[in-house]
Amino acid sequence: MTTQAILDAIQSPDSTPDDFAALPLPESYRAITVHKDETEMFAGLETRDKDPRKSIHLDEVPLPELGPGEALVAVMASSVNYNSVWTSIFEPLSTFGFLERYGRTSDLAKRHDLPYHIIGSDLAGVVLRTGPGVNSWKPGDEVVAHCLSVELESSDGHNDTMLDPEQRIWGFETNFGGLAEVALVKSNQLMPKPGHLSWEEAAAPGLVNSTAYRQLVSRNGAGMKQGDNVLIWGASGGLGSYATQFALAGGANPICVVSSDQKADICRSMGAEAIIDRSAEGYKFWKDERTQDPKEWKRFGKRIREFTGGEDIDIVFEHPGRETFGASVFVTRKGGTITTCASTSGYMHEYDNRYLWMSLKRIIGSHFANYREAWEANRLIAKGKIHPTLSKVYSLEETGQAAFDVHRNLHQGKVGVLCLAPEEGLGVRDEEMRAKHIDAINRFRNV
Ligand SMILES: C/C=C/C(=O)SCCNC(=O)CCNC(=O)[C@H](O)C(C)(C)COP(=O)(O)OP(=O)(O)OC[C@H]1O[C@@H](n2cnc3c(N)ncnc32)[C@H](O)[C@@H]1OP(=O)(O)O
Ligand SMILES: NC(=O)C1=CN([C@@H]2O[C@H](COP(=O)(O)OP(=O)(O)OC[C@H]3O[C@@H](n4cnc5c(N)ncnc54)[C@H](OP(=O)(O)O)[C@@H]3O)[C@@H](O)[C@H]2O)C=CC1
Repeated sequence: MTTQAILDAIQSPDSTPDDFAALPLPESYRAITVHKDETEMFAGLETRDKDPRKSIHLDEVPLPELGPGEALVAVMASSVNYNSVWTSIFEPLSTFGFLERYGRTSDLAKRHDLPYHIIGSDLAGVVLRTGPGVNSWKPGDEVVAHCLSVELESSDGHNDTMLDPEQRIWGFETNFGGLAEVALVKSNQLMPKPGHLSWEEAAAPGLVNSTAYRQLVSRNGAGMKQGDNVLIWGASGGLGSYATQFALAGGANPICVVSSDQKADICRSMGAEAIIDRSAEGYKFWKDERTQDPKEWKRFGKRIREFTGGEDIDIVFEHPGRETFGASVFVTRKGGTITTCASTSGYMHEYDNRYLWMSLKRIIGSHFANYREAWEANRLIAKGKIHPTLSKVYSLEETGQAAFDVHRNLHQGKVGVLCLAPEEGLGVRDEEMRAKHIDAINRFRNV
């Protein structure tokens, strides 16, 4: 049995759930992996020089055993997230440590501790099989999957599933991720695929959209409200392109930071008016590796005030980290919020704490999204309130190049990967709704 028969079933309009349930499962499938015996391959190199094209492999791997509460999904398309870049350059640490630790937790979790790591934290596809105890999903269901994997055996996570002590990001801290022809997920990760989107469009928002939703909109994050001035770093990037949409849709006032004319144009086309080109304006928040330059924070803050009529920032949507954090804390208004989910440029942040405590500002750490937040974020996509920001689509074979583009900041919005889907544009079930939103859906394409 090969994955071709699965693809044929997915592409046939006559296939029924029984047909999918009767499909024999393949013994193996193609998957994007990194290898445990290569974790030292970039030792001594600068982060920038670690090349994902060298560490990312396309391998034939055996199908994992299906456990209780789980689903095997035929993956039509996936997307590249920055966590896969981190995995592929083995920074800040090798993800094999996560797999070993998970493997020690139970006999079933041992499956994840392998000498290869199948990566990827997004998917759009079709359910092939469900494990014991799964009743809400069945073979043939068209789905997307969010990347929150939790055990929920401790009460710590019962109010907010992100607080589960066994919280993991699927395809980063677990194995059998989405950059593959088949993926293994917990069934609670599954959500309905928005019918107006193609497979690759539906696979694009998941991780970043859910993260931006919690970080900016949810009460667990910044709890953005109408009229808030929201400073968005990387406003046309993966996270930023959704944060910008949430700010605009929620009646806030995004101040978008980007690094080129082209990216400024994309933000403008989303409806943003206040755009700062950090390259053109040449901000240098660090004089040297150890010393920041408060004069540059002030120059940046003055520029923001020009856009806001003199107001300062209510919420900073932070993720660049070390390079920008001092400026982010400075430009936040009295009582305002800096919400951070990452440290792309370095995780040892420095800021002047006098500006934090004297002005009663708050720093909020945010990470992915809980079950409910991920569901709500996907619902907004399904209702056409928020749109995918897919710019370019690669084949599974080209995933290394796709990850290289993201690592080197050569991309716009989100980069997609076709897994089983033989071409782009397949899987649309609601043409009428698609037609209504087609310009927004295509906004990032081929720019
Ligand atoms: C959705 C997409 C998301 C993204 O893209 S995010 C960006 C990508 N992700 C990352 O870059 C994050 C990668 N992860 C990490 O870097 C690491 O994952 C962490 C730094 C977050 C944690 O490091 P660790 O080594 O896993 O944990 P420890 O807490 O540093 O070490 C564990 C040991 O430290 C002990 N410990 C923990 N807290 C305390 C405490 N408060 N007092 C004393 N000891 C403590 C534990 O018990 C344990 O000990 P024992 O090793 O002996 O078992
Ligand atoms: N904790 C969580 O749940 C999540 C964390 N992340 C993390 O967030 C980070 C960003 O992810 P994502 O948005 O998908 O990545 P992208 O690369 O798609 O976008 C990030 C954007 O940030 C801007 N940027 C990069 N470096 C700097 C810098 N030094 N100073 C200012 N701006 C910078 C760039 O935009 P420009 O050049 O136009 O300014 C870039 O396009 C990653 O580290 C990722 O691992 C992502 C998702 C979830």
